[in-house]
Amino acid sequence: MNRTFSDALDLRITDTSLRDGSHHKRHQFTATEVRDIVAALDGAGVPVIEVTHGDGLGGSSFNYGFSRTPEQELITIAAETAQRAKIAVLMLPGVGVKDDIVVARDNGASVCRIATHCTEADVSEQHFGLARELGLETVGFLMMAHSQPPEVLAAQARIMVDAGCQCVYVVDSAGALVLEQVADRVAALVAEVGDEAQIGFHGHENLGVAVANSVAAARAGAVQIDGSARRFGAGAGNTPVEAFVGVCDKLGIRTGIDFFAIADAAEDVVRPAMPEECLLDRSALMMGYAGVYSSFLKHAARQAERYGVSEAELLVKAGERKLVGGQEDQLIDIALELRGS
Ligand SMILES: CC[C@H](O)CC(=O)C(=O)O
Ligand SMILES: [Mn+2]
Repeated sequence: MNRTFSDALDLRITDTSLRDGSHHKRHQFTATEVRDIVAALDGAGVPVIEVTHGDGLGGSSFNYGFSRTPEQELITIAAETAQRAKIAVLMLPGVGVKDDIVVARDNGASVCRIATHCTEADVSEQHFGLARELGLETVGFLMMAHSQPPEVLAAQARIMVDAGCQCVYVVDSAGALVLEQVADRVAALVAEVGDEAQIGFHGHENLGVAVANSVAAARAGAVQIDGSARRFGAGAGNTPVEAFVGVCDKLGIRTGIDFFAIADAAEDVVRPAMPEECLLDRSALMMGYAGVYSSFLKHAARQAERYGVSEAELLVKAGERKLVGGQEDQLIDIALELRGS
């Protein structure tokens, strides 16, 4: 197994509350919130903190929602605040452009995470090349990983690794995977690229099993795991970092994060920045069950209210259509269909 980045630890955890949580907060982070959250996470020993618009670099737009504070400003603040943690950014080719990566690097980001739908890894090739040229550590995100079998994901991981990706993530964007389904996917990636790259797992809580899924991923060979303090993420939120660290402590898995400090950070610093808790309510549950992109939740809530239809039904229909990121506008279509007009 390739352990280039985390020799002293069993797992390297990336906290994504300042990126995935951006969906839940409708991209309204302030500079002060980012400074305080980075300081608290860094103080607790979180090794990597992701800071970007929820939809990645360049996401601030009419389609995805405008950021309150420009993301590059937030990246700069995060990099200036962190004493030990690396600052990561996410980019979806097409939403962001290559220049955004250059600017993020200049502003202090050192990990570049490039996300594609899990059958479209080829669109990331030039971005991995650029990120490596810039001296950035690279991570690839195979999103909506529930929608494809292990062997398809493994072939896509191979494309990313050949392009310069140093760690490929199985990304359970919809929170639709359960236990062995995670392990089988991680194991397939380990078999395909494990000699050259690390494997990671990014979970969502829509079926209530994100911590268990993350343990299953680690047992299958994943060495990088994502989570968010207080689950601050899209849908029902991400794997709660504080709970996952506690579980790892009990299992003897070393994360380097202080359980008591991360519990305090989640409660005292992250929770006050959240508009409300990330709930495992009916809509989130439907997303996990139907396999809908977690970041559709807020868009679905808006369209359900606007067109007077059931949010849960809207999400189930979105699952039937197998919508992917970028197709948020189709929720309007479905809402009109449900309304019968
Ligand atoms: C829109 C990007 C997306 O939020 C990335 C991610 O975290 C996921 O697919 O779960
Ligand atoms: Mn996510």
